[in-house]
Amino acid sequence: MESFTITSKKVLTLVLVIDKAKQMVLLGYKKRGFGAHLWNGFGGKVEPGETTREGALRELEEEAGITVKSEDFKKAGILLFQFENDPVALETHVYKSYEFQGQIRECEEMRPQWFAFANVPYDQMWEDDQIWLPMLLNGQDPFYGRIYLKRKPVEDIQEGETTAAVNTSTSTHVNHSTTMTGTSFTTAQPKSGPFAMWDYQLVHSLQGVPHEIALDGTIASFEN
Ligand SMILES: Nc1[nH]c(=O)nc2c1ncn2[C@H]1C[C@H](O)[C@@H](COP(=O)(O)OP(=O)(O)OP(=O)(O)O)O1
Repeated sequence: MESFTITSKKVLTLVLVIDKAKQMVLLGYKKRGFGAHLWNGFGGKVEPGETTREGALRELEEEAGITVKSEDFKKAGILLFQFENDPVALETHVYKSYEFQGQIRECEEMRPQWFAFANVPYDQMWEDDQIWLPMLLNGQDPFYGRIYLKRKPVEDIQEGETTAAVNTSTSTHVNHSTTMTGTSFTTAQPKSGPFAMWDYQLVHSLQGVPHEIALDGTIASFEN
């Protein structure tokens, strides 16, 4: 049986920069690391002593070369990513901005590119993005989403930039005592992502901005 019980969380950030006049969003093609070969917003782990806002601004600068003024930087919500049989959830704080300063540039980790709202490459993004990104682009934030993901069996993974397909005995996201036992898995990162969305709960247009999520998955506090 799959389990989605969590005992701890890692705090991450995700930033979407939007050109409202042109109806375009800036995404980055992730060249390595978690979610490699997928288009996504910019972000990563929050460092000790940093607020999520500071961490998000730092990652945006590191990964896309641009800065955003504090007053333009808005919290759009929180997404709690939970992985099957993995007790560590990813509490991802999502930010958006309609303004930015500086020159967009590629770095070792990310290749930035603008996409028209109508041409967002959802088939080359995390599967959950098609649920919540349209809401962010349509201004239906703040939101809170709980996303449940399962590792895909190899046969369900599309042809893509699969490199090093290996058995998951090294993966932290697979427990071989699951119903998937006996199937071969991969840690490679195909175009559509190595995880399938199993279920989700999402509330949008919230009155307040979520600040922290409790281990039972409820919103622990809202921002002042
Ligand atoms: N299901 C999901 N949907 C999504 O849209 N973004 C996700 C996601 N799961 C994780 N992310 C984002 C959150 C965060 O911005 C990023 C992963 O964080 P990191 O960039 O820190 O990972 P890395 O393994 O590359 O670590 P670093 O060594 O810190 O670069 O992926």
